[in-house]
Amino acid sequence: MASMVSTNCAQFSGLRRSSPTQSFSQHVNSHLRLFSSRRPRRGSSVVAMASSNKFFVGGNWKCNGTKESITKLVSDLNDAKLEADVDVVVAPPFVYIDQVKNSLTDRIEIAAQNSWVGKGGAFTGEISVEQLKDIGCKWVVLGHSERRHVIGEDDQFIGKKAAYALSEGLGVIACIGEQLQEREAGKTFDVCFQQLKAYADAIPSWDNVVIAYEPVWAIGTGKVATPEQAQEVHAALRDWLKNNVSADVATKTRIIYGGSVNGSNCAELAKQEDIDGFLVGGASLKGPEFATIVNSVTSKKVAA
Ligand SMILES: O=C(CO)COP(=O)(O)O
Repeated sequence: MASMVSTNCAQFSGLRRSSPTQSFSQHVNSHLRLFSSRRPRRGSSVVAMASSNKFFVGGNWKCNGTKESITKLVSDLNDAKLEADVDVVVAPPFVYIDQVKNSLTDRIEIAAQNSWVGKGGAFTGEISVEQLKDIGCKWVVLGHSERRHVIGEDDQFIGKKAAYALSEGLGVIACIGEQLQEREAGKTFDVCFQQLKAYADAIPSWDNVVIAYEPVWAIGTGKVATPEQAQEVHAALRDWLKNNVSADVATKTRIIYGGSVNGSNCAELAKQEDIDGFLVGGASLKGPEFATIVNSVTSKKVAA
C-alpha cells in the first residue's frame, strides 16, 4: 500500500486565510466544490440513509471515573434504549476494562484507549494488544490528540501501533486532527492528510479502521466544529482516501467526528453526508446523554 500513497497536500497549500475571523467555510469553498465533483456521490432518498456506512459512536472515557461512578455509568448504559443500526463502543480506562466487560451489555463493545506498538514483553507500564484481546476488547483508540500532543507520540509510531493492532485482529479507531494554530494558518488539510498518510503507509488494509476526525481546538473546549466545518474536512478526507488508497476504501471507511459533541449538537452534525458517527469524550460519561448521541442516527435517516 505504501507505494500507492503519495502526499496530496500540494493542491491545498494555498489554503491560507487572510484573516483569522474569515470563516473556514468561506475559505475552502471553491476547493470543496472540486471535492464534490470528484468524490463518489451516494444515492439519497427520503427514507434511506445518505451513507450506506453503519453509524458508529464511541465513548472515550479518558482518564475519568472510579469503581463507583463506572458502576453507575454502566447501569445507565444497560438501561438505555439504543437504536439497533449503530455500532456502539466505549473506551474505559485500562484498570476498569474488566469491570466494564463483566457488567456491560454485550450490545456495546469495549475499546482500549491505547496499546503497545508490538508484542508484549519487557515494556514497563505498557498494555499489549494480546492482553486487550484476552480481556475482551474489540477495538483500540490510537493517535488521539492527547497522546500526540501531551505524551508526544508521532505519526510513524502511531501508524506502527495501528498496523500491529490490526494484524492481531483489533479494530482501530484512528484519530487525526489539527490544532488551533494550524487551522488558523490554513493548514488543516495538510495536517490531517499527513496524519492519514502515516496510517496508510503502515497498515495493510482499512477493513477494520474507523477514522476519527477530532480537531484539537474542539476537544474538551465546548467549541464544537460547525456541521459545515466538520463536513468540509470529512469530505476532504474521503477524497484523499479515494485519490491515495482506493475509491472503495473511500466509500466504505467510516469517518466519525469528535470534539465537544453533546446531546444538543449531535443531531445537526449527524445530518452531514460524510459524518458516519461520533467519538465522544465528556458527554460519554453521562449514560442518557450518550444514548441521545447514539440515537442521533435517526436524524441522519430523516435528513437523507
Ligand atoms: O477527545 C474526544 C474524544 O476522543 C472528544 O472529547 P470531548 O467530547 O470531551 O470534547
